[in-house]
Order: sequence, then structure tokens, then C-alpha cells
Amino acid sequence: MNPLVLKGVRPYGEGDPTDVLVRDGVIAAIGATAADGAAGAETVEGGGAVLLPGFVDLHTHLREPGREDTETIATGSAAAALGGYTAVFAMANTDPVADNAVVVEHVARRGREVGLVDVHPVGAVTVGLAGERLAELGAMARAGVRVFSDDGHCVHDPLLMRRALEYSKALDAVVAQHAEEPRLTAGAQAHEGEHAARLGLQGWPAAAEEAIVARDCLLAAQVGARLHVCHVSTAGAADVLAWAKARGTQVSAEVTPHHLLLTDDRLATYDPVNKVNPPLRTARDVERLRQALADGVIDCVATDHAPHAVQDKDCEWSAARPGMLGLQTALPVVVETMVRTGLLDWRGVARVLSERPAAIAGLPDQGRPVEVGEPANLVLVDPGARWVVRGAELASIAANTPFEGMELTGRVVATVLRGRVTAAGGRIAA
Ligand SMILES: NC(=O)N[C@@H](CC(=O)O)C(=O)O
Repeated sequence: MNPLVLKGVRPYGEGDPTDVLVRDGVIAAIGATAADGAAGAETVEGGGAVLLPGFVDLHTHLREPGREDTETIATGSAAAALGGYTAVFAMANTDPVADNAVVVEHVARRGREVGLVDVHPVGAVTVGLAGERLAELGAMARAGVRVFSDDGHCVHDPLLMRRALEYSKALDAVVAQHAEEPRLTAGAQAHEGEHAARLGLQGWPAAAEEAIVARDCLLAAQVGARLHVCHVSTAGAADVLAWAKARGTQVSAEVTPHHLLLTDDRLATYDPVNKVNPPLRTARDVERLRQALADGVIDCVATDHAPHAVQDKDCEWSAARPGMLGLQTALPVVVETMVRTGLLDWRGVARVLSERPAAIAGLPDQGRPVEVGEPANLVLVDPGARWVVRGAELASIAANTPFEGMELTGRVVATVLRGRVTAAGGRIAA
């Protein structure tokens, strides 16, 4: 592999533009003379762009196997690379479910064949995501799984959740919980509040999330295991997390870009592109989630990238499936909600999009500092580029973005995986 020179880039957006030399997949030199003697090197013109560690998504639905009409590991990997990601965690709610070593090995192998991003399969906690008995966590751990989740479903039986935490502790893994008390959300269509009431939609109360977050924090503390909370969406859940962290519970949490930007006033459109699980909440929740992400109560941003077919979105609200695309819009939404608001600087962006998710999942070669000797998993960001989101132009097969037509700030210039350019100038590298 030829050396790579990133010319005129600003690590963490700090200082004057400089050059970065990448050789054999590692950052070999940083500075004005870094490119000297790198004959035959491939060059990326940075134009003063911000250089960060490559993003890590703990929560991606790649839909393969089973729903290759909406996304495949190849198209989802392309969306990830274009979005600045160097590693993604593929959720287990595929068909067949990734609840055994055969399916997780297939997903990992397919990810390696595509080669655009490290694809880490998430293993299901329970057989068939049915919430009745534990899946073969040990066999999946031997196949390399370090994150277990029934996402899309809550592991609502407290004894089963306790056992899952005990096993995952022994396996040095983490359980990522979709916090939704199902008895409180039966038939729910939208956040329980003024907008849902006006439209006559069955409500999804905040307490259904908060009760499970609180219960699971208590269980994790009891067992001494690590818990990760998926897609936190309410102010109350952030308060519970702050309390649990203050008392030393090993809990981490993610928030999605859409929950940082959108509110349930989107319900007025009656467009199911805005239907998602957990639902869009209130402006007060959005405000609290941003603050919690800024101060570390919420550790990271995860996309919950959830592609859906046209017939599952372009239909009446109650028949529509919940979920939104996220991989190619996460960065600009974080820029809009966290950077332009002054809540995070670029070191903070590196923390929430790369360092913390890599640490939570135990990835040794991702989320590393932009320093000589570190693996060259990198993303170059043009912080001021403005662009209009068009679902049809995204790399995913599905087009269900809630940001359709919105002008956002911040664009990925290039993504580098172990020293190889995977995406540049908005295109997948040959
Ligand atoms: N987040 C979503 O709205 N959808 C997810 C699963 C789920 O959490 O319901 C999906 O797989 O489509």
C-alpha cells in the first residue's frame, strides 16, 4: 500500500494547517516536513479541514440478512464511510436474527469482504429477540461479539436481564438495552403529549423509558456488570443516568442525532418519516439531552440508522415502521446541535463520535488520538460546508431521512481506514 499524505489539515481543528503522513496503516509523521521523502504517496488536499479519529457507530441497522431490499452490508458500509465512520456495530434484529455464532460470523465476514468500514456484529440477548430465554452468548463471544442487544425490543423480564448482565460480565461484554417497558407502550405511536393527543395517536410515555433505565442501572450495580443504554430520548432518563453514574454504576449511554435536533412538533406533518422508536420528544427533552451529552452524562452519539422500504414509510402513520436513516447525516446534525451552539469543541466531537463509543465496545484500534504511532483510522471534516440533504442521493437503498431538504453545516471530506482512503469528495474510493 502506498503512503498517504493528508495535506493542509488541522488535527482537532487546532492550530495552523499542517501535513500528516500515513504509512503502513499508521500515522508516521505530523508537521510541515511530514511529507518529505514520501515519494509516490497518494495525496488528499485538506484545505484546512478538521482531522479527527474515524467515527464509531454503536447502533446501526444494516438489514442483511433478510431485508436486502432496504440496505445491505455493502450499501450500509458505503453510507458509513461517506458519513466519516471507520467502525459500525450491526444490530441483531435481522432475519434470521443474529442470535447465534453462524449469523454473526456471516455478518462479520461480509463486512470484511466489503472492506469499507469495520463491521462488528451485535449479538442478540435472547433467542429470536423473543425475550424468553438467553441466546448462546458464550458461543457468540467466542466468535468475537462484545456487544449484546435485543434492540427493537426491550429485555423486559428483570430476571432475564440480570442473567444477561451476569453472563456479559463473565464474557467481558456489554449489554445494550432498548429501554422500553412494553406494558406501558402497547400500541404506542408517538410521544405521549399534546401533539399525540391532538392527533388521537396512542402515546409512548417518557416513564416507559425511564423506568427501565432506572431498573437496569440498579441491576448492573447489583451484578457489577457494564450496561449501555441505547437511544436515550427523555430528560428524565438523563437524570436517572446522572444519578447512577454519581453512585458509581458502570453505565454508558448514547443519544441519536434525531433526538438532538427534532421534536414531536414534527407530528403535525403526519409524515411517517418522523416515526421512530423511541419517539421524538419535546423541546425540553432535546435541551436536556444536548446538555447531558456535553457534560458526559450521555457518553456518545449513535445513529440508530434504520433503513425502511417505501411501502413501510409511505403509508398511514399507524402502519408505518419506526426508524430513520442516520449514517450520512450524523456529523452535520452534531455540528448544528452541539458545535454551532458552543456545547462541544472538536475534541468534544471526537469524544462523542469516536473515543467513547470505541471504549464502550472495547475496540483497541479505533477512537485513538490523532498522534504519531496511532492507527490511521481518521476522518477529515469541512466544518463550514453547507449542503442540502436529499434522501435519494444517500448511499443507502432506503431514503427515509427526516432531514430531507434541510440545509446542514459540516461535511466529510475524506475517511481513512487503516491508512486506506475509503471515501473522498462524497464518493466511495475505488
Ligand atoms: N429505532 C427504530 O425506530 N427502529 C429500529 C428498531 C426499533 O428500535 O424499533 C429498526 O430496526 O427499524
